[in-house]
Amino acid sequence: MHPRALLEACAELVGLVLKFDHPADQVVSRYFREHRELGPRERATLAETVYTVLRKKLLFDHLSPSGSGPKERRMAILGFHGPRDFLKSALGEAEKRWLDQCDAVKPEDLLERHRHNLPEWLVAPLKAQLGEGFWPLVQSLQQPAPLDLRVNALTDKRPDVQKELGLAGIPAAATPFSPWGLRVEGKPALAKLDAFARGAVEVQDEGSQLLALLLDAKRGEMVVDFCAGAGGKTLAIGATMRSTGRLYAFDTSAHRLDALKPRLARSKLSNVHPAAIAHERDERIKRLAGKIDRVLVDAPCSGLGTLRRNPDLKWRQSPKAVEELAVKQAAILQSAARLLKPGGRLIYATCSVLPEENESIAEAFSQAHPDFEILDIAPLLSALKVADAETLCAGGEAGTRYLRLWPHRHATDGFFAAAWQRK
Ligand SMILES: C[S@@+](CC[C@H](N)C(=O)[O-])C[C@H]1O[C@@H](n2cnc3c(N)ncnc32)[C@H](O)[C@@H]1O
Repeated sequence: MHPRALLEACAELVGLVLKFDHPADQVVSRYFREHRELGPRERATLAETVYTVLRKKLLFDHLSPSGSGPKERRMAILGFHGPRDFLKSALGEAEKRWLDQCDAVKPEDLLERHRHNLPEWLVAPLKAQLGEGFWPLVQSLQQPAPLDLRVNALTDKRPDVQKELGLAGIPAAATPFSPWGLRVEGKPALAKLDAFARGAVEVQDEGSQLLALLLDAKRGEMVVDFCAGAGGKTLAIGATMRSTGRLYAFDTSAHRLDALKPRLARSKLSNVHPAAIAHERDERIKRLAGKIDRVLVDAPCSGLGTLRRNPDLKWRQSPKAVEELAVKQAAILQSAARLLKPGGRLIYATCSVLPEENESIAEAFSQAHPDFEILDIAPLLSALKVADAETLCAGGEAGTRYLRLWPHRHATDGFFAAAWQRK
């Protein structure tokens, strides 16, 4: 594709994404479906350009007014993913001069907001939690997330799959914390791999793997994945149960559960029972009350721990949306807890970095439910042979630690988890 046409396409896609009427990944996928003529390299340029614009939106909003032409073109030029000389061959003389001026701006001459590129309402809670760690977090949010795979523990061993991927020209390293994880370099086409087709691997962030591990579901148990979605964690849990017992995958979205079906077929699991529920107080939940050994509540959340993958979320979320989510999260946790039998384990998890969706929900639940004993996450993870478990945790009430994963510290998405045992 000619550089000029590619830049035009980037500008068009940037314009569509910046409407913020749909999630960026959906807008990008739709654009690709409607433009079948685009090759893999062009798609990569388009996607990375759009994501860079989303990641650095405040900076680009600040730099773009000094340029000329449509705003989406100026934003696409600033975020263009590719060699500078390739980009410049698509630009007019005035645009080239403007780009040089923008490139010459020194970070130390910029306002703080143009360096962190975060909405103000997010800055205060992040600084309060991280202190000096705020800027390393900002740095990590400007990078794409690594590609992590989870090896299916039911069918395969991690070193074997690692070797197999290496032979297929895909170098992969064992993840430091999850016993099932492989971190792959670049973005190889996985769908064509035999390991993927036969269900030996699934794409899953190492942090998500740790949440499933934390549930520690055993052979023959009755287990509920309350907010199963497309079943990322369901599949990992089913494998720890060695495909025995009963694993219910509940979700209010039948559409999301549908996406679990092909993954389930590949996984070779036969213990998973997906079921769409109307809401968290559904009849089905009432019937199972007091009968379940382990419940995972992977709650609907703001997703603000996943900004490396979904940078549009920082512009699409709002304090009001977070407030509404917190009400929902508390209601789901309370209903899900009724499922547990005495001695059973409850895990509440989010991919948010905001205390309102995390510690606040966990602490309110603990206070209202004296029959649930909060568990310290660090020894649970150590018992599961996770290395350096303390470094993955942060203090909660009375010294009890929660799981607290951060992109800049653990190279995972931002995750939270609390664990309780029903007395
Ligand atoms: C964080 S996502 C789950 C991701 C999934 N566990 C995975 O690993 O791929 C949260 C899910 O909660 C579901 N959800 C929303 N409200 C719910 C409710 N009241 N009861 C059960 N699930 C709900 C959403 O449809 C969404 O799929």
